[in-house]
Amino acid sequence: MKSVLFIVNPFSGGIDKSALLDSIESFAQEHHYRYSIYKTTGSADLEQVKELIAELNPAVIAVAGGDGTILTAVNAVFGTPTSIVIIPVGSANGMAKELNVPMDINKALALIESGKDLLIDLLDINGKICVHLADVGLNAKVVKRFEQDPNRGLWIYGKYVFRELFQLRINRFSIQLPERKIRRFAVSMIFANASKYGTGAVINPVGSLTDGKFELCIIRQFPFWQFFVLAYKAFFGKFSDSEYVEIISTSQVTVKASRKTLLQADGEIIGKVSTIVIKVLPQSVSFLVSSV
Ligand SMILES: Nc1ncnc2c1ncn2[C@@H]1O[C@H](COP(=O)(O)OP(=O)(O)OP(=O)(O)O)[C@@H](O)[C@H]1O
Repeated sequence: MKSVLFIVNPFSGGIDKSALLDSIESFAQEHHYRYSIYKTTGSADLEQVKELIAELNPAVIAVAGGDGTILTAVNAVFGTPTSIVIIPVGSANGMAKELNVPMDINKALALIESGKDLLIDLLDINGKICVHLADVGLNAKVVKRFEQDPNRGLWIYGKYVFRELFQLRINRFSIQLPERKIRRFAVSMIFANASKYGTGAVINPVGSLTDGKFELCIIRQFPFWQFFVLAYKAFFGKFSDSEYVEIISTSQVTVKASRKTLLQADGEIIGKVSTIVIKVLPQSVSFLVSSV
């Protein structure tokens, strides 16, 4: 009998999860799974999930939430053969979009049965795991405000992007790559394992979760109106054409900021840092997806 652990974040996406919980129960019973449903609380979730994994030894963990909840699941299964299925009920659903997971809950649930294994890379950022995207500057500040807001959803996120645009600050970064050292002034730097934010903005057109590399996307100071040009380019896969954007592929980097800067990874605030050490962890966790 297949064991499945369901992790449901009641808070993610600002959506009521009663219907989802009913669908999960029916699906699990229909397929005769040995299963458990864990509802996150926002505190000590990782420890609780690890305990449940030890008890249930699941073949699959199905994560109903956004990127923050996926990050908890990835931390819990790292180093084990357990696969992850995403049920996209977050606000932005960045990873779900990156992996082309169906937005329909029943179709996403069906991946537990029919999904194909895709082994993806992870990033180690200052000793913490990042699955999707991390950054400093503009978006990290937006993420902090979003975290503090009791409401969820893309509109709330957009509201804070607009506010932060008026408060862009330039930082000086010293960037040690394996072959060379460079210096850059930037208002934002993205450490991208993946290619796009959950909004659909493709900030790393060359991004791949399986290439053993990640990209540094460096965004120089830009005039306010250029934000709309950058957004347009991002939505049409032309972000790297902008004169304000530089993209560098690497498997490791050490970035030193002249002023402490807020760092976020997968929508969770890590804190204010002046040094960021990143290396890729190739083929580290398996997701069940529609096609590979
Ligand atoms: N029961 C809960 N009440 C309040 N917060 C919670 C609860 N469970 C988890 N959380 C918090 O939810 C956050 C993760 O949310 P998640 O990223 O999954 O959804 P989201 O932010 O709505 O979507 P996305 O990441 O796609 O934008 C974590 O910071 C976690 O602490």
